[in-house]
Amino acid sequence: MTQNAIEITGLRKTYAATGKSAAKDALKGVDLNIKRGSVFGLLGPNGAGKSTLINILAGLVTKTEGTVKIWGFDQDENPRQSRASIGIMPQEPHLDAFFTPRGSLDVQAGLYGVPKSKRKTDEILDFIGLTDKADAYARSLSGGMRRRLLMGKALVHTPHILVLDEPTAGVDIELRNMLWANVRKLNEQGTTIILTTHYLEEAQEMCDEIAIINHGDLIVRDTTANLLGRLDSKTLVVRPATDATLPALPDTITGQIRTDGTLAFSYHTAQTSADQILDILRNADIKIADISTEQSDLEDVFLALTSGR
Ligand SMILES: Nc1ncnc2c1ncn2[C@@H]1O[C@H](COP(=O)(O)OP(=O)(O)OP(=O)(O)O)[C@@H](O)[C@H]1O
Repeated sequence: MTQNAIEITGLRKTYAATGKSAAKDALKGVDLNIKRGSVFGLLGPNGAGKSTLINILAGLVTKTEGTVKIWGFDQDENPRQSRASIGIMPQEPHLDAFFTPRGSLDVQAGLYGVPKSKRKTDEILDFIGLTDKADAYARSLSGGMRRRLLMGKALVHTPHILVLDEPTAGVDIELRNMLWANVRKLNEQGTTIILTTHYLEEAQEMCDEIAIINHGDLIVRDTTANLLGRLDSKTLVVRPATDATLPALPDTITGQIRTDGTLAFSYHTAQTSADQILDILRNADIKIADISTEQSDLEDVFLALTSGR
């Protein structure tokens, strides 16, 4: 039995031309395996093809070419089992205004063929913090409550894999924390999580592996730790004891005086050590009042990989 939650091979999607726009290759042959039990981040600039990929997993968009296996089930050969293995929390809250959260969860469970005796409606309502609102009409729910209900709906059939498409776009900090706490709990219980987010800090914090898509191509896939290591650039920030100018620097070090008077030195750890910079400062007679380092973050990696492509 495969150890992968998702296996995607040669996935292509071309949206047909319409009267106004030309045909669009949204995915240009993507190969991607996602391990069981991971929290996987799918990143990319606007229009990169992330939603297309997620909608193909969800069975909402028909692929043009390629194979998709979900929990080992080929989407074309075993559509029922592959659909049963995955739950999707979509970006937009499309909720029927006249359903209550309890009603919505029941209808969704019905759609997935979950027998009444196996439904976990109360447990899910508690998990998403909507027990109090269980019987209120959806139209009376706040935006945050609707998002939580979307998460609940994605869980009615206890899927092995939960996909969250931009779950925290435009939500307040309290809701964001709650959603992430829920994601962590589900992952601890064994659910594989796949998410897209525009917040790179969030991806850095939540995901153990990351893939970056750009213009329909998968340009990188690695562990978050390796991705962060890729740039291997560091910045040493020195607050001089008295006003100081930049000392002469070798080509391998870039220096900058920041507006707060600190001196920032960027370098690649493979070429330069912090010690070398401190020696340069000592030789230039610059006394140090304080010192700190800044590591590159996912944002730097992302920009380095996607800019100019
Ligand atoms: N139904 C559609 N018909 C035609 N073109 C489409 C359709 N859906 C998406 N596209 C195009 O396919 C490309 C990929 O879009 P997609 O929505 O997958 O990107 P994305 O990475 O999810 O972007 P965002 O972060 O903005 O949601 C874009 O150029 C988009 O305009």
